[in-house]
Amino acid sequence: MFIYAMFQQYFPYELRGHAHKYTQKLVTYFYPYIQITFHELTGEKLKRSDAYFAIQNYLADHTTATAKRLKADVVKGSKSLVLTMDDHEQVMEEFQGIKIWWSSNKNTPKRPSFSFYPKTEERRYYTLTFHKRYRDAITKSYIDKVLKDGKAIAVRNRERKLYTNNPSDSWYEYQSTKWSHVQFEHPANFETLAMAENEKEAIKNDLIKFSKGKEYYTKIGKPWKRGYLLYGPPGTGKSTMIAAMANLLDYDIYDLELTTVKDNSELRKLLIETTSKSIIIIEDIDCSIDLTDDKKKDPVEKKKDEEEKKSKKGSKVTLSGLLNFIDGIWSACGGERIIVFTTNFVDKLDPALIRRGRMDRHIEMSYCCFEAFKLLARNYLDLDDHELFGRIEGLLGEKEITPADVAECLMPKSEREGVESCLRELVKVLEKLKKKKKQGKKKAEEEGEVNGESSSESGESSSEDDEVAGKGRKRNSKR
Ligand SMILES: Nc1ncnc2c1ncn2[C@@H]1O[C@H](COP(=O)(O)OP(=O)(O)OP(=O)(O)O)[C@@H](O)[C@H]1O
Ligand SMILES: [Mg+2]
Repeated sequence: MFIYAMFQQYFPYELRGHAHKYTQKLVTYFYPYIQITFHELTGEKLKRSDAYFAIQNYLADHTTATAKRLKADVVKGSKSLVLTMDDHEQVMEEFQGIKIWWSSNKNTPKRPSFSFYPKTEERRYYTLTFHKRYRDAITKSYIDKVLKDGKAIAVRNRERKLYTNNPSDSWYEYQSTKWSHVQFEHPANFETLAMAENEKEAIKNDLIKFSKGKEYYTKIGKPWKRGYLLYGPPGTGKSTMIAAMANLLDYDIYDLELTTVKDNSELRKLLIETTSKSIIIIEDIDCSIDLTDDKKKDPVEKKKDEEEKKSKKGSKVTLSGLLNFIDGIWSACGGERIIVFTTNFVDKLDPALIRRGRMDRHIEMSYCCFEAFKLLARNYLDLDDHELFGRIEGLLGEKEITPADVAECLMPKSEREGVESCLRELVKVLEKLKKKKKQGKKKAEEEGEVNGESSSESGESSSEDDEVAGKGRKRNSKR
């Protein structure tokens, strides 16, 4: 190593080219060490190497304690400042008792060349040096470990993103313009999500099992992905649950707006551009596009639909296209992906779309039970018990109110508003709902007597109910 360094330092540059070939042979003959270099830019198009990036993260994590000269950098996509070894710095580490040296180097071309991007002229690379006796251990295990750990560190440090798809008119062939993103910073988590505790635990365990299940999925020969269907009335926490899932697993979110996707092939292109460790969501799937199976439609209706689609510029994504998106051969690329559909009307969905295996888990997000109320009270008011709790428990059993509406009551409207007045507000709303329900029932019974049927069993709330439980308006508009 010493001879090589001497050669680099003292031999005249002009003669180095000729002499290099022979001295290299000589040096390697006596030199008992092996060197492997990992360049930052590789290939003809000089793409940034994944291996270099992984090594950079690995070294930033493992060697900053020993390196004497460090470089602080804001790495694109990373949420914090990254400290790495400075140029021409060397560190040593041990792997299974083997000494390994890592050095960080850069080449700057001597002859000036014209370029619009002067920075790209600097070529950085890491050199890994070890004794040739350990060739197998290093090439077969150590490098794998470094790359794997480096990638895991990158995932841990990365800034999480919330993506949404762009209309295809703005896609460019040579750029990733299919999705645009912002930083994902939703505060939702499972601790603050109000729902039955055992159900919540089951979902959490399911998600964690999935995220650790790489070997299992390989063993059973299934692509590493899982589908969740979240259904329930508006304001029951479906979107909040998705954010909590992403925060629990540290995944990115791809919010797919189906109405802007022109056809099945565009859908496939979008899918290919998603990365692993992500949740792909399609909200309100029943309203997004017409997803009824074409084969089931009668010919007249089918023709009418086709003409409508031709005349409008709307989405031509079909049910079979979407099924392909979820579990076609392309869906396996990337792996470690969760697909979530949300809907307010689960009955409107084609059974093929939500059968087990596609949507592996169906989760009903329901009205607020007493257990969920207690969690909201703890979150919003720091309250574990109160004399009004008994009354609220009774009223919650009788009337359906969404967690969103309960949460709204529990949020103090002014600084002077205390715990008691928030709870009283909730009691008032619940009692009002109870009264309206009674009136609605009576009215329905009277109408039923006239029409010979009863509509009170439909479970729909009256329009006045909706006014109290403010989300009702949205429920109607979503149909
Ligand atoms: N289960 C819940 N736990 C805690 N907060 C909730 C819950 N459900 C609703 N909320 C509160 O209500 C607001 C609205 O909820 P969210 O948007 O998740 O409902 P949704 O089911 O997605 O409704 P929609 O069907 O209209 O999309 C949230 O911001 C959250 O503060
Ligand atoms: Mg929602």
